[in-house]
Amino acid sequence: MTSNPNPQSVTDTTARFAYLISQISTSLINASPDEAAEHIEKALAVLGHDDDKDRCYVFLFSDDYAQMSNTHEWVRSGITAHKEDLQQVPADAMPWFFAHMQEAGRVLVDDVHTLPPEAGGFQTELLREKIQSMMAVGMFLEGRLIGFVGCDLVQRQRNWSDDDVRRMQLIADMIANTVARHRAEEKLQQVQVELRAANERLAQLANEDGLTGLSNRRGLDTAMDSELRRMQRNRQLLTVMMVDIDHFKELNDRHGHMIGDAALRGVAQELCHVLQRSGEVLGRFGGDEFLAICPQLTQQEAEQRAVTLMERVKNVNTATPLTVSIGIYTFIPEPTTTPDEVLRAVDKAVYQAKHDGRNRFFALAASSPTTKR
Ligand SMILES: Nc1nc2c(ncn2[C@@H]2O[C@H](COP(=O)(O)OP(=O)(O)OP(=O)(O)O)[C@@H](O)[C@H]2O)c(=O)[nH]1
Repeated sequence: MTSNPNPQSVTDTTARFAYLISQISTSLINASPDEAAEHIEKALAVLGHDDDKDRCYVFLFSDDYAQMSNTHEWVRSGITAHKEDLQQVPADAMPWFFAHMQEAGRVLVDDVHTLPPEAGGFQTELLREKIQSMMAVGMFLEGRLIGFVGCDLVQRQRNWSDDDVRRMQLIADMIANTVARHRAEEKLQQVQVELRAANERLAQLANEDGLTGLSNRRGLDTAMDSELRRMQRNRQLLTVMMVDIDHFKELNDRHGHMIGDAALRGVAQELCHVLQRSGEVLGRFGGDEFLAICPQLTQQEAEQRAVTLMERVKNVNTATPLTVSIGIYTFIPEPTTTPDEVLRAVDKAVYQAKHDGRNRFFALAASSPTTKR
């Protein structure tokens, strides 16, 4: 304990400390998470300048107390900094210090040479840093020790008083509150990022067909609306193709729904190979029907793609060889063209391909003669 100061110096010390605390708390309260490190180090500097400490620091323990790291440090000019070499310090290196912090929530060293023999590793570290006296007080978060704030005296020795400890504890509490606030804010930000990703995924799932991973009817409707408007504005060609598996009911009835599902997935995969170029939207329209919305694709190009698709579908690995019938409708949308009209036209083209014997395409153009194969 230090000797009792005279009344005048008590007033001076109290006033000085009150000023110090107000400086530190203002700085910490105003700190945003990005500025936290800077403000905690500023607080340590204020603490260090008060009655000439040589080094002030914050350490945080790992959750299992197996190690600790120096996260913030202030050093007086001419004093060696040690933050870099005090990262992930294992508890095994100084068990006495770790045990004392956990049990008493503080470690006070008036004179490094009077430490007990059990404090061997800790004493070696203090001597390495040329420390004569040091004090560390715990930072607690919801009653749990998360780290400590401490200070070293290198150039002189000091017997710490109860007042010294109380003051340091006040500052440790303020820094712990700042750490807690920033951890909560970081967690909140992380939750927000995860929520955003989950919402995006949900929106994606709402437009996705669960079996094939292609767009579902809802996704197709949205794409049809926007492509109709876009192509109408640009006065450009839009081709819509409907692909329908032939005799799919028979495949289901004879070989079961699992084989039917595998066939749907296989056809979807081939459709992706042949039809899904940049800007094209491909989806499962329903049952065994698929729809492709292809901006700026000419009828001739669409017919070539239909031929390729029919060839590839034959190789889809199912119990019986698959074939498809394809309807093609190519047109430049008018301001009055509706999605229903387009779907009716392409449906008519598929119907014609089925009627003509299946395993073929039928192309319908708004302003040119129809072709078939
Ligand atoms: N395995 C499976 N079958 C489905 C699914 N959705 C619809 N179906 C079946 O698809 C079949 C479609 O049959 P139809 O519309 O008669 O067509 P089809 O037998 O291919 O006849 P055509 O088109 O005239 O050649 C029905 O038996 C439906 O039960 C699905 O998700 N999985």
